[in-house]
Amino acid sequence: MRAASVSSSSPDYLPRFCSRSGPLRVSSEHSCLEVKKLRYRSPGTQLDLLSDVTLSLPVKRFGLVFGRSGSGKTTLLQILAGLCAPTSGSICIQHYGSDGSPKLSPEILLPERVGIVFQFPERYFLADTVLEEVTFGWPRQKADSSTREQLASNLQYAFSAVGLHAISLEENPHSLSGGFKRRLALAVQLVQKPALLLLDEPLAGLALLHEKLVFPFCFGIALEFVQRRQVLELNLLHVSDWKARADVVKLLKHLKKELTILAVSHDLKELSALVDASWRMEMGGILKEERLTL
Ligand SMILES: Nc1ncnc2c1ncn2[C@@H]1O[C@H](COP(=O)(O)OP(=O)(O)OP(=O)(O)O)[C@@H](O)[C@H]1O
Repeated sequence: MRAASVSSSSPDYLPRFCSRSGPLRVSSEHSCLEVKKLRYRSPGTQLDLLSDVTLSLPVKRFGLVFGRSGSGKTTLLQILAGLCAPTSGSICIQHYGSDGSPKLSPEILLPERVGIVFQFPERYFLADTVLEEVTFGWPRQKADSSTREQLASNLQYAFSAVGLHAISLEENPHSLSGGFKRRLALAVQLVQKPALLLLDEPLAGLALLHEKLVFPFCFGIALEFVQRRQVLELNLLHVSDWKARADVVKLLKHLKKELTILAVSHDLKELSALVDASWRMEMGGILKEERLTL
């Protein structure tokens, strides 16, 4: 069951957040993603992969979960996305009034309102064109005109939100640069207008190049240009991927104005400027609120 035993009168529902710069300010009336006592034990085992995970993230904020490999971060995202059912616990959106008390009952967050971008999302591209990739899950039957208009408007919204409008819809997704593949993967989720966007290692696989290395790197390219022309193209692709890391961070900063985002990442330094709330996942799926100290 996705939601179990939710009590809106519980004092635990009063918001308490911290960020890099101290307590997180939220406007008097606000809503939060509330994850309460989420437990997950994979079927047929006696081992809890998530142990009473509880977190609150105000809407249109960026939350970050970090921690050691194998601690349960991806498992948490999979459960929030509805890919597997929790053993117990609840995932809701709670609205708060200006006095800070919960307004109405919490709203269960259904999986169809959650988007997830997996690690290395380009590996899961299925279509031969950008348009087919973005519309892959859409109804195949003839939709009525209002549905068609809605889908077209969602498509426009997604493409403009991720800055893909300059790309031809006929382009093969696999021929895009690393950064544009990430944009496309985000657009695939944004067309659904999710209430919550989950990102698993959003910068993974995009080449990391330190500024100090740029000069020797460019010198290397020039040298190779003299030796072998086609190697140049390969190296220029890496340069564009390096820029892509910064571009993806910039894009996420833009997206969080409109979206509630929860990311799992090891790239704490690069994402730190975006982070409003953060948690460390300890081995055994134990989540603890912790400020980033960089
Ligand atoms: N379907 C499954 N059945 C049993 N155990 C699983 C299953 N999926 C993951 N695990 C185990 O659950 C634990 C948490 O895995 P998870 O992938 O969530 O960790 P993680 O923190 O995301 O790691 P990483 O940073 O390496 O991605 C690991 O010990 C893993 O081996």
